[in-house]
Amino acid sequence: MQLTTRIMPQSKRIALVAHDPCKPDLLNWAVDNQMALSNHIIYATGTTGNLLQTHTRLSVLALMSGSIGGDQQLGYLIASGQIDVLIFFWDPLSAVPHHSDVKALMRLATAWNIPIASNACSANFLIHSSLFEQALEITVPDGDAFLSSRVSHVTQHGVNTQQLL
Ligand SMILES: O=C(CO)COP(=O)(O)O
Repeated sequence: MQLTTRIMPQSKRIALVAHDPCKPDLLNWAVDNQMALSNHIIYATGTTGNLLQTHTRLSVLALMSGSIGGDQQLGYLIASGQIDVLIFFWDPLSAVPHHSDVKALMRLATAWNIPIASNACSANFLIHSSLFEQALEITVPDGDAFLSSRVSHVTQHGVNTQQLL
């Protein structure tokens, strides 16, 4: 895949998400790191975001609840370069009905080369990294080049575009 770069700003756009059994852990982590988080822009899925608004002094942009679209809203924001860090405390011990949305969110975060933390320890490593407080250039997929190469591949490999009309 062809790649390009984008600048991750000094003030990061951070997505905070937690499955229900992990919400207390995420809330405790957010309270412990409130000072550091307040320098950044916080997004969250709906329930997680409302709990963060109640239990911290952080300003939080709460999206839809994860299971009815919030995970996918975050996926869109990641793919459009509007989220820089994903902190997602997902539950390794129980299945959720919206597993496909969770998988898609993790997949897009990986594809778009943003850091992901899945528990308090990895979130601590992330937030205490010197990179966290500085602007940096990251490599990302080149969406326009990807689309052009897909169109020419499909055209060259015998798809009868007349049938598509
Ligand atoms: O389900 C979630 C992530 O998959 C989280 O959504 P809520 O924050 O609305 O509970």
